[in-house]
Amino acid sequence: MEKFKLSELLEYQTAYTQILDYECELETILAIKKDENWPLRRQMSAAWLKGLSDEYKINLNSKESATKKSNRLREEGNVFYCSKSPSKTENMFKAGQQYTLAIFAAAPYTEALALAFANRAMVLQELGYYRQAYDDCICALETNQYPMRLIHKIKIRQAFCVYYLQDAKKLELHLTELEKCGLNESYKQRVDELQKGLSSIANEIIKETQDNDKEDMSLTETTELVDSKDATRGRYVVAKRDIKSGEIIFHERISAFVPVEGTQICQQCGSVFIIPIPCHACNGKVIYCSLKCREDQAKVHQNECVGYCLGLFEQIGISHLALRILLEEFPQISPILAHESDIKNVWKELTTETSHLNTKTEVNYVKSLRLVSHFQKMSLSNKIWFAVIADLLAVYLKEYTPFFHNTSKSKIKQSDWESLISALILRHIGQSISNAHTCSSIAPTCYDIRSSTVKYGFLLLPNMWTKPFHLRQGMLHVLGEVGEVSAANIPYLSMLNHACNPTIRPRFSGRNFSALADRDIEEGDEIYNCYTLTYRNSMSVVRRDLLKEMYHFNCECVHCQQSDPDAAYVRVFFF
Ligand SMILES: C[S@@+](CC[C@H](N)C(=O)[O-])C[C@H]1O[C@@H](n2cnc3c(N)ncnc32)[C@H](O)[C@@H]1O
Repeated sequence: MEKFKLSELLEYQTAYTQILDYECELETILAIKKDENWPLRRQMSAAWLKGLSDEYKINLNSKESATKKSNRLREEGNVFYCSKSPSKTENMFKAGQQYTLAIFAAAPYTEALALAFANRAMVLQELGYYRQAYDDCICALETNQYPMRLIHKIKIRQAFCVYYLQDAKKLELHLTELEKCGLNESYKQRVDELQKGLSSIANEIIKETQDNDKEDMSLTETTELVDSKDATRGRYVVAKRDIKSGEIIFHERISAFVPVEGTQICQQCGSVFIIPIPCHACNGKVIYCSLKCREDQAKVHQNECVGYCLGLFEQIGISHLALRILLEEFPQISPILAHESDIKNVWKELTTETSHLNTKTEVNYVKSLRLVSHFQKMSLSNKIWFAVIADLLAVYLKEYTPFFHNTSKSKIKQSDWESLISALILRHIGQSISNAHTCSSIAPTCYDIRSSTVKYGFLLLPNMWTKPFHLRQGMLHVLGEVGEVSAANIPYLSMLNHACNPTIRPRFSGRNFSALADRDIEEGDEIYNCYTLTYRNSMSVVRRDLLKEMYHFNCECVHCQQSDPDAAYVRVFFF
């Protein structure tokens, strides 16, 4: 089949699909499936995906060439590791970078990969990144190709790392393993030292506290949600008490996010400052900052890994976030749906505000399902366009992932499941258009966060550190560049209406969002976000058009109602 772009496929499918204009996503999906030419168009979607898959297989590097490249990069790392000039620490960072590149280059389950991880662990341990070094040892071992003759080396490394991490339980375990290894005198001495160390560690597991483990501050501690009953203005958020400027109004965990194309961030916690652990099954297109994050994201990634290999997500824009919302959150409710057999009832349950499910506020997915969408206001051709993408993603999930494996046990027919899932993706697409947020992060100046040249991760940039975690004096300014790193679903933040002079200052930290008060707020005041540019950096006419086009309302905020709403902008930018 001739190779064609996704946009061409969508154009063709949209032009040849004729349906009535429906207000609801499920009806739209069911209508396009009733069309007599539908089976043929479905085949086209499946063939298009197969084309991507065939192309991927053709371009796949051979195991031999991957091993050759990885070994070469590791040897380059070894040269830095052994060299003492100009500075040992700097060479250590450079070795760490080369070993990371060797990890990315290696094929899965090979000795080259095992050695690349083991060598990086050695450098990370010396640099003081003990948690990361420990993870690398596990990565080396899980290849099942780490040479048995070197096993004592990696075991002692693990033992030293957990000693520095003050984890008595793990240290005990590794010391027992080492006893069985038949060690020479020098290793025996090291084990003795560690045995002594063991008795000095408090007998508790010290949990590394990460910013991302922070408890969610109750969203409704300082604010409450009000329903204006006005179809456009909808729900909004007000202060429940006086809030001081700079105070945190609320914290919220980002429910789902996708990195902006090419951005090197952990796909689970959103951290930028990491030493990456790549997923080898998708050639390192997805990275994590730790094995814990890899494990926590596994259920989502098993349904995306092939899509990353095929380059599918690069082509579907905001629909990737819609798919991610579904993959992250739908499993929370699938057991609740087990007793249902009619998808129209299921749909009602999922989308009606007064349904039984919607009262379960402890189920996070409910918050996403309740987000506003202007699907009804989309043109019919846009509805069909997005419906075709949603259906294509259902085909992808069915043909290339285990997503539908569990659904076979329910009372809903398999074909109905597909329609339901397409309809949910379609709903999340509409919601993401009106609610998605772009998250930003600080990154070192001069290093493009989207560039593969920093594949080895910011923590291995030598010129920032004197030693790990000690920022070199006078280097704070190099951390001065803020860039957009991901598109995210943040349901409570999405309840805030827009004003061109917003009340909140957003702060992103990995997967945590905090809304800070930009000025003193009085009890009962509405709390506003800004969806576009603020009055300080744009003309009102520009904002008005954007808000109308994207969010379907006319801005009548306090600032825009002033006699000269552009005075501040003109003052700053023209004089
Ligand atoms: C992100 S949602 C905000 C929460 C929304 N009010 C709700 O009920 O879910 C964006 C939508 O809220 C409405 N909206 C937001 N700010 C508004 C404003 N200043 N005036 C009128 N409607 C507004 C528009 O319908 C817009 O598309």
